[in-house]
Amino acid sequence: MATLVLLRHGESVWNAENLFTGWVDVDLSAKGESEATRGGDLLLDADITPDVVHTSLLKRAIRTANIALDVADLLWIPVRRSWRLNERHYGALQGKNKAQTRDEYGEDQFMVWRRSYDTPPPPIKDDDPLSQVNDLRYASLPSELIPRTECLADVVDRLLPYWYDAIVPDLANGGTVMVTAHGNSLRALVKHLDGVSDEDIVGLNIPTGIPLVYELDDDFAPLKRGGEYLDPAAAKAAIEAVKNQGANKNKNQGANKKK
Ligand SMILES: O=C(O)[C@@H](CO)OP(=O)(O)O
Repeated sequence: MATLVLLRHGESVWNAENLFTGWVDVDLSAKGESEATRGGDLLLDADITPDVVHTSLLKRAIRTANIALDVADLLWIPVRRSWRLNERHYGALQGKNKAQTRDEYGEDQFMVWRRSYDTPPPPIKDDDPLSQVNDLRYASLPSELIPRTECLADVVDRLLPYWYDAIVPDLANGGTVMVTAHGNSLRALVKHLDGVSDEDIVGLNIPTGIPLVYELDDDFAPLKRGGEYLDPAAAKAAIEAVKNQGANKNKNQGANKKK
């Protein structure tokens, strides 16, 4: 048996401003730092001690892992990072305000881009300042592997090789593995773990900064479908807030805001 801890990064500056983020490397907000600290406290309270941590290549996930592990005095554990844990690439929507996008294109199109399983947003152009094609951290990747946009099905496809090749071997050692990543890369992982259908994954949201713990059997399948949030009440409220993004704040901010 092994334990898998999934932790979505704390609130980012662009989460707070209600902007589509994707592969843009924005930092945590002050609230996001507090959420990461609370995530560490929750791990301590539950007596969960990760043996290894996996993160994406984006600083909001890296800093969340560091803050949470620091609280638990576990900054020293081995760490592995991969672009395969990155947030879903949001294509040409990166940097756009969610509420404005919904107003401009309508609720149906907005939700198709945001949550449909297999329809990606329009691709970002390579010369767009918010494109990642010239980002140093992806320099060793063949250009065709760097996304210009992704739907959740694309994220499942690029995440699963990392699950099988990097995370499962750590779980097979019988330890506790923490994966600190993003709303949509964790939705992709949960879809795989819980066998969520393409239809039902549309309604699944992951809150920031609250550890979600899965006990896994010898085949790395969950003993309990859906796992357990370490603070279920806070998770429930935060899941509703993620669901409602686009419907509320910052309607007057400029769309296509640059970093
Ligand atoms: O903007 C993003 O990259 C993601 C996560 O913050 O947003 P959403 O929840 O709308 O997919």
